[in-house]
Amino acid sequence: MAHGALTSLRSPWPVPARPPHVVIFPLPAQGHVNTMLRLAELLILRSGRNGLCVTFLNSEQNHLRLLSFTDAADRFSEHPTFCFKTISDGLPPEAPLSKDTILEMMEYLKLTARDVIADVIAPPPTSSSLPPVTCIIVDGALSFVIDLGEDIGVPVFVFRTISACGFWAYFCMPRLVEAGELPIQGEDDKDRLLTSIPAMEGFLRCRDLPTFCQVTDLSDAFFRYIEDQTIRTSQARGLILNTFDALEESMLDQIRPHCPNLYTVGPLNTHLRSIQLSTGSSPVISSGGRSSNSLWKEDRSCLRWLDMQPERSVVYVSFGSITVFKGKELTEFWHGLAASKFRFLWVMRPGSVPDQDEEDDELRAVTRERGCIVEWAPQEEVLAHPAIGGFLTHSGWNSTIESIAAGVPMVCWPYIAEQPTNSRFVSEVWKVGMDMKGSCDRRVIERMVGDLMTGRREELATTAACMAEAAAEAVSQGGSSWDSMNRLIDDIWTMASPHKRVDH
Ligand SMILES: O=c1ccn([C@@H]2O[C@H](COP(=O)(O)OP(=O)(O)O[C@H]3O[C@H](CO)[C@@H](O)[C@H](O)[C@H]3O)[C@@H](O)[C@H]2O)c(=O)[nH]1
Repeated sequence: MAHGALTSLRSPWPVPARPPHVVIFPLPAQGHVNTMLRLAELLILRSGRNGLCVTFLNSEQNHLRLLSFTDAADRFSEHPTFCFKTISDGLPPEAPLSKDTILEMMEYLKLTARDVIADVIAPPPTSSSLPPVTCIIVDGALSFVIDLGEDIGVPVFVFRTISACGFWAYFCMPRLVEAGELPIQGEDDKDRLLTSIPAMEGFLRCRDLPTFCQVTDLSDAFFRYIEDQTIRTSQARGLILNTFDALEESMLDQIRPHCPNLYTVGPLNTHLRSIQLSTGSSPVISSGGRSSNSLWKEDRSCLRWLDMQPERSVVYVSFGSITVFKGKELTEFWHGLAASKFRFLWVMRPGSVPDQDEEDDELRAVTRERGCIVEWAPQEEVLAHPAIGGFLTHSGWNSTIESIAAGVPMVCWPYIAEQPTNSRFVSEVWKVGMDMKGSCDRRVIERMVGDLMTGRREELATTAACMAEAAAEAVSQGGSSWDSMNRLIDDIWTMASPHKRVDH
């Protein structure tokens, strides 16, 4: 590690007799593991050299994939105060994640979490270099850990990997039920405007709610699970969000009375990168590369392909780690992109696409001419590439905030979870893109991609550039996310050595 560089990082926290030890417990899924690893690394780097320790709970399967496909092993070995601990996620090897398997995994973790936590907080053997556990930062999808923390006297912070608008929509589920706005009455009811989610009145329709809320039956297992886990957040020591104040101020104002200890530390990717650059924290970063927490092998050949394309000429197409195309959806996207006449870089994750059909030959010819298809891309680097002009996305929160941070406008085709809420905010509130919602029709795709790349190009690009600037400001020294991270580290430090609180 470049210690010389590290000493230049401001680290106002004193070296306590027993430095803080934070256990980080993500839901074992790509969009959760990568962002919570970023948080872990940021906590260590932002704390400077004063020894904050992190134990990261990683599922056995994800751990193998992370070590096989990324620089994580080298990168984290640079941090002597970081360690991985592997746990079981209860799923068969290689089981694809879907609504059903995620629920199964969450229920399994609910049953086993007590033993996992007991094991990790057990007093370390004298030979261990790790101090006792100070607090747990748990994924908001596993908020039941708050109760375990209370039982054993360890404070628990909740980290939600979703947007503040998505969180607030989930948080208002009981209000929606009480007001009779849920359940919805079927497909015909989806354009109804909702009135009982404060700060979203007037533009949020039933179809913009998280998919788990768009139920016709309130006894739906996922609906019940999410409602329960979200409400518990208020009992946590604090709520950490991967967003920034300037982006979601009105939502944060709504959340704060329910979760007063609110830490907005995003965009985590840019926040981490700026610290990595200033500390020269790993050989990959020092040589100009980017760190990766991918659970699939990144195909870097697409960067060479992008190098050969004109500036802002390529649509980046990626639907995240869970989306699976149904019926003719893939063909519609392909036809829409082909008809748009724009160049495209498309991530087709293994397992996300149906069997090839008879139209493939024609579409593959178009792809050879002006497309590039990979199974998994180095997304952060792709979004930062000058050849990218727009992003056709499923509106997963990581993709959305990464795109905002990179100043890339979007066309959104939300698929699951809080993605419909994110996409509504992209189009109606932040005005950095368009929302396809539900429709998967080649003509709509052709038209929206055309608007993205030409028709509305300048208007969207100007707004997106302003957003990216605000994001960069938030994570720079003295910015809102920078200060929030200071406050979080300070609060953790105080827990570890309550009599040594420092003002800075
Ligand atoms: O080729 C690719 C495609 C994706 N990514 C990365 O994978 C992550 C994907 O995360 P996200 O965009 O959030 O999509 P999902 O993994 O599908 O997201 C799940 O988790 C998110 C965070 O909780 C939720 O917002 C989504 O609704 C939920 O589906 C991002 O960091 C991307 O940069 C790559 O590195 N390469």
